[in-house]
Amino acid sequence: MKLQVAIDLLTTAAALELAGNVAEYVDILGLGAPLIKSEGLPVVSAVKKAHPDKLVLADVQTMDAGELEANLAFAAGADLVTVLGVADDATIAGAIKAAAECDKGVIVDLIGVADKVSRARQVRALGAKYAGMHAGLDEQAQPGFDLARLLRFGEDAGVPFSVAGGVKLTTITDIQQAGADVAVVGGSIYGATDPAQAARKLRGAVMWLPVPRT
Ligand SMILES: O=C(CO)[C@H](O)[C@H](O)COP(=O)(O)O
Repeated sequence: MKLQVAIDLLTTAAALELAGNVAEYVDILGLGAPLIKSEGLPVVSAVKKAHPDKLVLADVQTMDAGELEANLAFAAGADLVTVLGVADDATIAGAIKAAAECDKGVIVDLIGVADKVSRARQVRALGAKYAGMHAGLDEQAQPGFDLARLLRFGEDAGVPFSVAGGVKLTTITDIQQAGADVAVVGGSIYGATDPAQAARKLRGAVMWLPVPRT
């Protein structure tokens, strides 16, 4: 399972500092929608330039004009982009076409999708690299939020999937055992007193877990 840090900070300087501190422990540097809205796509170029050996994900959460937006992010240096699962199939297919032309990838983020299992299968058939089982910050804050439910959707879908939504050291075992391909961790790393140590512990937990169920 790959480990992705979600850099939901607001300045390029802060993003570069965090990436510099945690890159050795993660596989994917994810640049959050708030960061890209604040700094624009040059933040993608800056992080990729500083970490050419890492996968850089532009979490642009595209909702329309999939091919155009994906091409913009790829041209800036992104290896992966996100498109929303609630978008039209044509939007998702457009982003996937752009990715295929430059050997990059699209994650379809299923935030806000009611039937995540069916949609995950549909977007995989369209060519998505992963289906993103994602509970957003607002959903996490609601009473009764249940990460286990999100994991069951991933297991039931039977397609490659990532998991995002308040992932932390105490839940990363469950995520790996559910068979996720990527665990996305935001606040538990960037909000930690020592982000490098938090990332190192998460990396250690992932390394030492048993192989996921088949
Ligand atoms: O996409 C996001 C919010 O929409 C976050 O990046 C994602 O939820 C991971 O962050 P956290 O671990 O803090 O939930």
